[in-house]
Amino acid sequence: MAEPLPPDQTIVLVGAPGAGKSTVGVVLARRTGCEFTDVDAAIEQVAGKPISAIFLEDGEPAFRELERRVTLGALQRPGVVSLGGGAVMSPEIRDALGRHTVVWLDVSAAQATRRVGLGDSRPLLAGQGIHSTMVRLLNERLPVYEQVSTHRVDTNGRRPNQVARDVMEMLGFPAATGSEQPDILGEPVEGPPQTFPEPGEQSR
Ligand SMILES: Nc1ncnc2c1ncn2[C@@H]1O[C@H](COP(=O)(O)OP(=O)(O)O)[C@@H](O)[C@H]1O
Ligand SMILES: O=C(O)C1=C[C@@H](OP(=O)(O)O)[C@@H](O)[C@H](O)C1
Ligand SMILES: [Mg+2]
Repeated sequence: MAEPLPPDQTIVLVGAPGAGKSTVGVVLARRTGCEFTDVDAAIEQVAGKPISAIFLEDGEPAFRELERRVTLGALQRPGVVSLGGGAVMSPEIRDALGRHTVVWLDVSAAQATRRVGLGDSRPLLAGQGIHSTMVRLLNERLPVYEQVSTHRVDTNGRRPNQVARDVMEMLGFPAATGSEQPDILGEPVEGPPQTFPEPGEQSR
């Protein structure tokens, strides 16, 4: 494990669905030895049902209100906090982010679309045209991710462990020594940083 996170620090991960916020957040928390909060998981706990059911049964406005409350609560605790992709559209959440280290995990629409695939766990992307929905979401949100973040890490073609390493390096944590845990997606992580080919990628 690298240097522990200072006890009062909160590192917040923002970015599009499929950027890897939930996946990388787990690795970062493990490596910095701090608490991890995935706000989507916390929302599901509070609601007692999956996010897809909240959207379906209660509607998006009810989800956003719950998201606002749970996110503002999570931002008061130290550790690594992974937000939902749309949380930054709330002015109150943007305001709260102003007090923290906010890392934007950047991803192209093409790669995000491939990563989230056809699963039904992201209701905003369900139905037809996942890629065009992703392009629209990114068009709306990229300026906001840029505005709220203190740091940006390009995740395109990078494995989650590499992204976590990039984040830690950027935040000034000492480089990890010794052998690392296996890659969270099951890939070996030894050796120099490499790019992870995600074929067909041309542009955002
Ligand atoms: N850097 C990456 N490279 C390839 N696949 C990734 C990467 N980061 C995450 N994934 C995969 O993409 C999907 C979405 O990741 P997730 O962490 O849930 O993203 P987010 O929380 O930002 O929506 C998961 O299946 C995850 O395993
Ligand atoms: O982009 C969005 O508006 C959403 C992203 C999801 O989180 P991830 O970004 O972790 O997929 C989840 O909060 C919800 O489905 C809405
Ligand atoms: Mg997530």
